[in-house]
Amino acid sequence: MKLSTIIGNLQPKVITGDAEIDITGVNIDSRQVKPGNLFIAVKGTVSNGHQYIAKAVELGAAAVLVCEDVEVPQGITVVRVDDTEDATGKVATAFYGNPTEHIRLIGVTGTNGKTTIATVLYNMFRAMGHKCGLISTVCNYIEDREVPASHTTPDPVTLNRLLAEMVKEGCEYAFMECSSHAIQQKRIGGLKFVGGIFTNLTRDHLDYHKTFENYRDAKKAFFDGLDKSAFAITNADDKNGMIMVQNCAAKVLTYSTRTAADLKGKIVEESIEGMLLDIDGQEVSVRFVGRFNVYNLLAVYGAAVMLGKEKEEVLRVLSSLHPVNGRFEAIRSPKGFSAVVDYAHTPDALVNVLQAINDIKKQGRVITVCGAGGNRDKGKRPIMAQEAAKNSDRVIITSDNPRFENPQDIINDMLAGLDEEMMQKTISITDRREAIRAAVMMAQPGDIILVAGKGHEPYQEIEGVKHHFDDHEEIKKAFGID
Ligand SMILES: CC(=O)N[C@H]1[C@@H](OP(=O)(O)OP(=O)(O)OC[C@H]2O[C@@H](n3ccc(=O)[nH]c3=O)[C@H](O)[C@@H]2O)O[C@H](CO)[C@@H](O)[C@@H]1O[C@H](C)C(=O)N[C@@H](C)C(=O)N[C@H](CCC(=O)O)C(=O)O
Ligand SMILES: Nc1ncnc2c1ncn2[C@@H]1O[C@H](COP(=O)(O)OP(=O)(O)OP(=O)(O)O)[C@@H](O)[C@H]1O
Repeated sequence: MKLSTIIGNLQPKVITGDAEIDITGVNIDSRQVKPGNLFIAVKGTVSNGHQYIAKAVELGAAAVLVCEDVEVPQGITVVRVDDTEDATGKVATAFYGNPTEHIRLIGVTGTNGKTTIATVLYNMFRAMGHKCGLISTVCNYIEDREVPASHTTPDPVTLNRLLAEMVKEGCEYAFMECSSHAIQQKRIGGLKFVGGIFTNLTRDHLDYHKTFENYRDAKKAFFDGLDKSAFAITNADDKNGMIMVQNCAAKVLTYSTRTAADLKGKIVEESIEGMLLDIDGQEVSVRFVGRFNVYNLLAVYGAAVMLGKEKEEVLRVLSSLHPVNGRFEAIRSPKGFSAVVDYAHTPDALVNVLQAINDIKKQGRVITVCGAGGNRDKGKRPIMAQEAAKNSDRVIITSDNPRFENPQDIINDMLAGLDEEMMQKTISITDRREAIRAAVMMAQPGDIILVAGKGHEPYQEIEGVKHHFDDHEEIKKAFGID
């Protein structure tokens, strides 16, 4: 494709050199550059892409896109814009043939529930006979082809390439998670969304955003970017739900379990196997558990209806769907107790999942195994331990991706949040395998063990290496049902 076509929608820009050269690909990482590529120099949080231009040219870059005064070897076309971070999405989408002109893209944002909602929508629309794509933390899918995910929301080049592949495969819909990092870093720039969904907003990622207001504003920017042909579905029960859609051009639909809203839902009955729900005045039984999933399913229902589906069909398909990998997955022990694997790794998610467990528990105790990630928001550590202790009968604090931190230091940060009474029901076991085994040894018929934090992740990340570790496997081994 001609460079002039790829940069056609960038304004203002200054071009030095030949803009009619053919470009073989666009790249933001010098290490990945191939001959004939356009290398985009982005100022990052760790380093500055402008310092890698020589490397990119050495590997064959034919042109560079910059936003700073830099030395560029002779014969290389230079395009200068005000902000390369902003330009990357526009360039990537132009290079990949504007994929969102050909596929209906729906974005989901919020602290918790993004993976669940995006995945359930993907499963639902496939069950309705549509070809679909999914971009999510767990994995990306083009129909049923897996494309491993390194990010919740990939960088603009990877993202547009994925969407273009979906278009090529004939996908009609793409459901994607939009993380606050991605919105802030304009990874979704240049994409056209037909709809957006807001789940909820609680403390998270303050290591990156610094303040809760910055975090909220990043999420809101997604809704500010929707146009009037799109829909915006928001959670009226969340403090920030209506703020998200303030001044939003899109058609707004609200959902709630307790206040006036366009879509209402409530639990009629629930067990560890599922719930009977009242959604929009109609009863439907689902295999999902927990009050938080009522919100997720209301958002899914609202989106499907906004996308033109009949309400009856949506509810029928909803009742046939299975929970998402690592999200409230129950495993039964032959000895009469159960374990739940859940990805809850924020204080709020932990409270929600523990409330759901306490709601369905008929007798017995709740035993929680949880930790907190290394090199991430330290402020949430004591709060997570407190919430675990407040909502459980026994707690085992353990490791959860210590990364480059000493696991015992993280555990100590968590234990520091506990008062004497909470300490009495809490022990710490650094080795996660041993922690799970200890919980199973403690369990008696009727008890529910929550193993929180890792969900679908099949690894423990220690000093930059991901070692295989799967909570499901460890629970089954300890249950003797391996
Ligand atoms: C903090 C953060 O979000 N960082 C992201 C950011 O990297 P950065 O700004 O640090 O980049 P950098 O290392 O300073 O490099 C600057 C530029 O130079 C380029 N470079 C760098 C080195 C080199 O040799 N050559 C080269 O060209 C880089 O490609 C980049 O364009 O831009 C990169 C390209 O898009 C991302 O890969 C990277 O994600 C890092 C790896 C990351 O871990 N991000 C996490 C926190 C994240 O984004 N998480 C959210 C989900 C959060 C959640 O909900 O749990 C996500 O969407 O995944
Ligand atoms: N609507 C919700 N409200 C609160 N908690 C939720 C909600 N949905 C899911 N959770 C909890 O949060 C955990 C993560 O859910 P999910 O993966 O769907 O969220 P996410 O937004 O994709 O998270 P992440 O960005 O960290 O991957 C679940 O395991 C569950 O404990």
